[in-house]
Amino acid sequence: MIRWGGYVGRTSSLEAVAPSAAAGPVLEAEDISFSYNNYKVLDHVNLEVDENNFVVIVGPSGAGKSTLLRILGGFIKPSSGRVLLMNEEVTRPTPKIMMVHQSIVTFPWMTVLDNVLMGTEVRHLPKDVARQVALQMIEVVGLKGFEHFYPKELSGGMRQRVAIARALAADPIVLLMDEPFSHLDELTAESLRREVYNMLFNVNTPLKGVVMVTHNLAEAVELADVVYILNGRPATITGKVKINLPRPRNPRDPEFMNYTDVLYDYIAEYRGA
Ligand SMILES: Nc1ncnc2c1ncn2[C@@H]1O[C@H](COP(=O)(O)OP(=O)(O)OP(=O)(O)O)[C@@H](O)[C@H]1O
Repeated sequence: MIRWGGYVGRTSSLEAVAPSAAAGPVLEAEDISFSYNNYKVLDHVNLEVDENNFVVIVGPSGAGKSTLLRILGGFIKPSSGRVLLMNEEVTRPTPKIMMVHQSIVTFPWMTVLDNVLMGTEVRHLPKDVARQVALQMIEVVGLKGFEHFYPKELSGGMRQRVAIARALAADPIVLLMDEPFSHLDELTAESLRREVYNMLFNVNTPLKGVVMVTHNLAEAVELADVVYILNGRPATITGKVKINLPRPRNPRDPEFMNYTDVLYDYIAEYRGA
């Protein structure tokens, strides 16, 4: 069955969808261990992404965050343990789990519209429907009016929006983001961060969960419903922190700063050991 009617034609407002933990995890990592040859990077990692949750993984450089993200996406196989998407084991890459990388990947010879249309290809939609989906995702990421621009005519932040729109156009259940703001200047990153939650979780997108990797603790507190701390050598989950702050969040709010301190302590705990 072609799945497109689910969001084409719904309201175009960017009304956020409320997090819900009622339906059980959308994505689960069950006791994941992983070694590169004989070098053990991950040791018995468990995490869950509940429905409509934005999950962030933080940890020191080299802890294995990107490795874990690639395992969650089915891009590399764990040495032991498994990944479940809606209770089904993920054994290979699937369009139901899309990835947005830190290096901004757009095709320079294609317009914004053609870049985003690439995302619909896995769905084998009729041409006019694919175009409708692509135009809607372009609107969701705030690029309406730029459909016929080429990447070189856009700022870094706008190009990252194109990459997000292309990922969403594939109709994924889960979006994985590996440091998506790290190659942007701070002002651009700040404005994209401010918008990205409502961009991803709104009635026009099919998403049920997001997992983002970052080493920026303020970014984690700004965006996450739940933060997992990945730490140690080999690394495992050493903490899970629910961020109970209303959105939009203000980094100058004392409660916000308390959360960044809590995350910092989790990371420093290992350094001091
Ligand atoms: N293809 C590979 N082959 C061998 N070792 C690797 C490979 N990729 C990563 N590693 C090693 O695995 C460990 C975890 O790397 P990974 O990139 O997952 O960490 P990270 O937490 O994402 O780091 P950073 O925050 O610096 O991006 C590192 O020690 C790294 O050198």
